[in-house]
Amino acid sequence: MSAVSGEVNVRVAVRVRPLLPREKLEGEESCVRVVDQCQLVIGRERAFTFDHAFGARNTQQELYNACVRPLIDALFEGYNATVFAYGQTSAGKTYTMGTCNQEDLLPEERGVIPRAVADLYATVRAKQRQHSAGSVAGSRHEFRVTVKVTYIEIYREEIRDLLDSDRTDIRLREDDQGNTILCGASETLCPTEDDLLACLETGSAARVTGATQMNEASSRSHCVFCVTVTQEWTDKLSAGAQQQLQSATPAVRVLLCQLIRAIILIAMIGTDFQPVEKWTVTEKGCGHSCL
Ligand SMILES: Nc1ncnc2c1ncn2[C@@H]1O[C@H](COP(=O)(O)OP(=O)(O)OP(=O)(O)O)[C@@H](O)[C@H]1O
Repeated sequence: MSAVSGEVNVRVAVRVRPLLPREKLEGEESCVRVVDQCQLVIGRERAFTFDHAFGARNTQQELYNACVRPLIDALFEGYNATVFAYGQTSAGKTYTMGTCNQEDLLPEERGVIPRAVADLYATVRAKQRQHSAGSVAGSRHEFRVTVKVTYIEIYREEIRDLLDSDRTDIRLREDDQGNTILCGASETLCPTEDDLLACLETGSAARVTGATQMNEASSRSHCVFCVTVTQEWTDKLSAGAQQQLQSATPAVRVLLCQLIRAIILIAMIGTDFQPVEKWTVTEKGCGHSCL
């Protein structure tokens, strides 16, 4: 997040969901209070401070605006971003991230991923308009954006491609610089917002679910929704600008035809009854590369 706030690379938000109707019927009461925008209190006096604290009344929009919206702008400046939801079963990860069935939801209930997708394509459209208006004096720049998505889940020791079930040999490897690389997963090209949302929907429907004592429709896997955005500027220079370019230094020439590649990685962690030490794939994939 350094691109956004200029302060820190990782920011942590906590969200307290409202009690569910079933919990209210069973007479449960909340023992957690959000006391201001950054702090919550458990019981009477155990206070914890976060970068953001959201209570039962805070909306999806408020959470998105505070935690995720700035990352979309940073993405177009060439930064990578990760949004990572973590919590016990029924804490509200699926709801917050927006990987549940979207048809059942009111528009204001849409989660982080559909909102991020909408903002991403709105930014692309705005940039394309700006570039087709020939905003750079003496030249016309052609601006091209490519959006691709990979959607996988990690269930027990296996990585499954949620967008192409025929792919079975998906592996996590480490390159010579220590980066974690996902090999063998499909990358789907998404020219439009609807294409990307369709991938979110089909992939989410293919996830492993089951019932836990606290959540009837519990996601039993960890999942990673990864959107890669490539921006390209191709120069269509006027004769005058071409002449200028000939005499420009190599550094300026590079600036006039640049390519920025950025990636937004939205990850979600579920919980399962497996002992933690058995989740080696998960530890490597999420613990090292996402945070
Ligand atoms: N902020 C919220 N406002 C209203 N309802 C919510 C909120 N957060 C979660 N819920 C509801 O709580 C229930 C459990 O949430 P959810 O399925 O997102 O949990 P989860 O953390 O993904 O659980 P699991 O790890 O078992 O998959 C769902 O019925 C969901 O609609």
